[in-house]
Amino acid sequence: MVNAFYEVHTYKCLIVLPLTAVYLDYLDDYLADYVLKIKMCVIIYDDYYYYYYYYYYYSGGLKCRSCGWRTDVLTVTPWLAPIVWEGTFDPQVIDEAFMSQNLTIATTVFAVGRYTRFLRDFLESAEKHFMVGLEVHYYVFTDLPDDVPNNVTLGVGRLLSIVRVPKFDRWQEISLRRMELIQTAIKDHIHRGANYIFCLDVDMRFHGRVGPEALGRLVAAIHPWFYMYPRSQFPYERRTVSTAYIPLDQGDFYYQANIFGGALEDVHRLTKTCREHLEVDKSVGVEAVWQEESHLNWYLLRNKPTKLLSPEYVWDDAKGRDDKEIKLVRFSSVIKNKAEVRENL
Ligand SMILES: CC(=O)N[C@H]1[C@@H](OP(=O)(O)OP(=O)(O)OC[C@H]2O[C@@H](n3ccc(=O)[nH]c3=O)[C@H](O)[C@@H]2O)O[C@H](CO)[C@H](O)[C@@H]1O
Ligand SMILES: [Mn+2]
Repeated sequence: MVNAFYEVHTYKCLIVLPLTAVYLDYLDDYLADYVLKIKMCVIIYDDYYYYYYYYYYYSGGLKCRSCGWRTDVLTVTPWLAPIVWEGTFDPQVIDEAFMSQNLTIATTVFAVGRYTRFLRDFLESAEKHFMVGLEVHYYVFTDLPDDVPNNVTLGVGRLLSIVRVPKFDRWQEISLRRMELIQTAIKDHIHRGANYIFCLDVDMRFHGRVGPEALGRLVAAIHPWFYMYPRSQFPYERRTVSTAYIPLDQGDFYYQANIFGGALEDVHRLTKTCREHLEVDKSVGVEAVWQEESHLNWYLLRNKPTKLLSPEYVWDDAKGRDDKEIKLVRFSSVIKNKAEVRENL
């Protein structure tokens, strides 16, 4: 039954059990007994639902910090990348560890055409909650520099640059071309002035802390609409003709493209690969089902992120606030009138 046994620094020890053939009803008894005997943390997953049917036990005597704090959600991936949820980290410890490092976080945000209307709320809320205390360099990509609000007060060490970009005819094209434009921007200038980069949608607002706990070499966020679905129901690209194709029996998580980031080199490689794949698809007249998000998901299946952000970091206002796992919404898509803001439907 026990097929893996790891020493992990935050846990005393950890066991991963595949449960494909076992009924979950029997698990409680089995585990309670097992855990009490050997006093350890246990993570169970089955190959199909592993991030959903996730049980996480610890013995009374062994309440290490991480496992003592959250027992209801998956906090580490099968490849041992942390998944950041409220209650899995100590903001004070994180801040102390990062504040002295003089880090600059490049932050790209596109506001093309009518999407410039989202910039003010985005920037004002970012100044309250995003990487507070660190140096942040916003790169606003827009075709309408005059529409970028010039009276948002930025904190000390925080800068905003405007990068002029063309407007494409379709919203899908505007969205997917970001991969190419970010890749070029990293290569041409961002790489000299930043340690990390985050790439964000603009139709979003910060509501809570998004701090250095979110930093890592390659970081992606779990889509708020799909975290409880089995992989076969993820909206990956399913047509073999696209380079973003993922078969039904593959996949770890469904990531949302509204926020991803990491070290400059890693994000450069990601955007370059996605851009190349988008171009190959285009040359045969294919556009992946969710444009650059489909390619991002393909890339992250083969290049595992080193840190995952829970849906707290990419919520959707249209989803309300009732999900019991979500203790805090940090960053969320605002409800938009698509017919009003997009170039096409
Ligand atoms: C629920 C849903 O439908 N989600 C999909 C939709 O996300 P979204 O509805 O979040 O896409 P979106 O309209 O926000 O576009 C993505 C981003 O591109 C920029 N932008 C887009 C259009 C425009 O005219 N001007 C502009 O600046 C802007 O930064 C925006 O935040 O589309 C994405 C990109 O294809 C992904 O496929 C998402 O999964
Ligand atoms: Mn969006």
